[in-house]
Amino acid sequence: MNNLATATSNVTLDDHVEDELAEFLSLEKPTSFFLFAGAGSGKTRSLVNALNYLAKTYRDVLRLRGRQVAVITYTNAACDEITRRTEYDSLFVVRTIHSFAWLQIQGFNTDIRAWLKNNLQHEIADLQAEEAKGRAGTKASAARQAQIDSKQRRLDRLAEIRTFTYNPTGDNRERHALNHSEVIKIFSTFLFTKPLMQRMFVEKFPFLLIDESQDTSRALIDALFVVQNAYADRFCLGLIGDTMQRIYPDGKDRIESEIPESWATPVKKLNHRCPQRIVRLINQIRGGADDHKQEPRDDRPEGWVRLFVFPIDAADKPALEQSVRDYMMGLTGDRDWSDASKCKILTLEHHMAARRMGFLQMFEALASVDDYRTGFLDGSFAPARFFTHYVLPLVTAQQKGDKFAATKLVRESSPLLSKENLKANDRPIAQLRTAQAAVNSLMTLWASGEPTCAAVAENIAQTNLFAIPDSLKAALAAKLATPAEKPGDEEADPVSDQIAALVAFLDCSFSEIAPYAAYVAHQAPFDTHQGVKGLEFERVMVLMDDGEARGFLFGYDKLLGAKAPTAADIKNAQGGKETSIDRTRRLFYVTCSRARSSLALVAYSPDPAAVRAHVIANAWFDADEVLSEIPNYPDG
Ligand SMILES: Nc1ncnc2c1ncn2[C@@H]1O[C@H](COP(=O)(O)OP(=O)(O)OP(=O)(O)O)[C@@H](O)[C@H]1O
Repeated sequence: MNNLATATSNVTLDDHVEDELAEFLSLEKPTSFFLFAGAGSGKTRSLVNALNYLAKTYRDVLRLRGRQVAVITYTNAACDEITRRTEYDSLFVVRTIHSFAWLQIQGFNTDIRAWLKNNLQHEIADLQAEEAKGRAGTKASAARQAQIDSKQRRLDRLAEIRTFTYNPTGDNRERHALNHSEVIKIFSTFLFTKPLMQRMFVEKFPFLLIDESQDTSRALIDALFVVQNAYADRFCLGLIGDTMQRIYPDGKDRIESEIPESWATPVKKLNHRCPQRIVRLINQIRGGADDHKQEPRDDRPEGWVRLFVFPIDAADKPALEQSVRDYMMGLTGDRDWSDASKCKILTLEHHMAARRMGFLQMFEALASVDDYRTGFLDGSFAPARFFTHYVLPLVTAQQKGDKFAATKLVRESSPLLSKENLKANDRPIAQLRTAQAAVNSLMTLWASGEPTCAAVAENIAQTNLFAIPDSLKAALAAKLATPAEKPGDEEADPVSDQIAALVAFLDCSFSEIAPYAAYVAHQAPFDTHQGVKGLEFERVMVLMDDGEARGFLFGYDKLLGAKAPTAADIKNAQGGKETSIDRTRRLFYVTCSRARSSLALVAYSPDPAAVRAHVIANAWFDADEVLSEIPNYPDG
């Protein structure tokens, strides 16, 4: 009986892929590849197996020539996991993209200086050209002048900088530091344009494996394609990914279709994580986008999915969601469903979290700008970090009377107490007093209620308590500038979308900073797809509320059939461009595929009946899996 079960089991379905990878990972005859691997297909295991294979086969030859195997992962957590599972083997360099890029360019100070000089000159020239075209005396002009000034200052000091620095997990606000996007741009440009750099790179790393390649910076992937093409016989580039799980705008759109013909494209078909029912659901979801279908492991249980569709204006949504969890407990017999802290509650987008937690205005200001969105949502956006990492901890310490914490923060972060400043001043005590006066001045803003972010930034700009990021300075300049006197000038020369977003951010109350900080630190009761990338949970609840999202970037009402696609959606789809339905489908796929046992989806819709009809007609759900009210479950 056992033998029969083993003989018919599909659990070894993908084992051949590991053998194929071993063939591609050849030092003598490398074959670059794109490993297509959907949700829960065991990418980490394949990656670790590939690394172990390389160590076993080539350790000595690689060592002899000081060569290593490189791996780029998306998160620090993934890096740690792979490093641990390969037992901290120094043959492997496992890094996130920023850390890896820096490792390659660090020390090339002359080249970095030349790149920065050229880049700053271009940026200044562009701003000057805009200024010449624009109108003098406008807010836009004030913002441009501020940007030109800070870029010019950086340009003037460039020659003095001997050694550039960078910290992949820090703020990089020192004069000699590069910022996050510069590091990726510099590395990509060097790889693209410097044959010597290409040669050195390939010599050092004959094998480079990239996990989550669908979300890896487009510029870097393009540069690596060039390197691979030039050194196809000496360099093996292995991309691992799933196009359906691309969730960041920086990733390469349709990476799968750009894979060169000479590459191998192995596919993993098995889903090790999800139960049968959930695999069928995610297959249906992705069916609208491509033809990849997964198979569930036949030793996995059936599992549960339920879709609850409630009216958009339902009263007391949190209570309704608790009754959904209670219902799921009755349905599945899993008592942990009734305890919210033991369920993974996900939202498809951040709008809902922002509204429920209290940072909606800040969210609407910043998340609407493409260039800002990723950084804003992962907490790395400099203007937001200025408030969350410097101002907020100081204000909180002051309000709690925690002098020690407040002093430590100012000592470590204030330019007023920087080494340079203290050295240049023969009376350090006076400098300390100046810093204390700056803190006192800041705190007076709370005397009459919560100040705006603008009031806080303006106060700090005057006292120099903390360094203000350049972009925020430019926005502050625009905000404080008196509007142009000549009628029509402001309309004819409006501020850029970026500056407008930052000005709207400055208009927010400072009280929005604390909930935002908690959210990006994952201290919220719910998480989003970004926060759960690569993770898995027993019971998953997905909340969808277009009313709260205001249809801004996503549209599950469209995905779920309650609303027709807009004319813009149809035009984009016809032009081969991404639509909000495509984006939503991917987020839906990522969130649903996190579940190991059971999945409850809760959608608030203007037309619950249409959603119900649509999802049943499209065979996403059976009729008895879609509920519009919560029945009394026998054991509920
Ligand atoms: N060959 C295997 N046999 C048994 N379990 C496996 C196998 N490969 C992976 N798993 C398990 O399946 C689950 C999913 O694996 P993993 O997290 O590596 O998937 P993934 O491909 O990274 O998924 P995703 O892209 O959805 O994050 C994990 O619990 C892992 O331990």
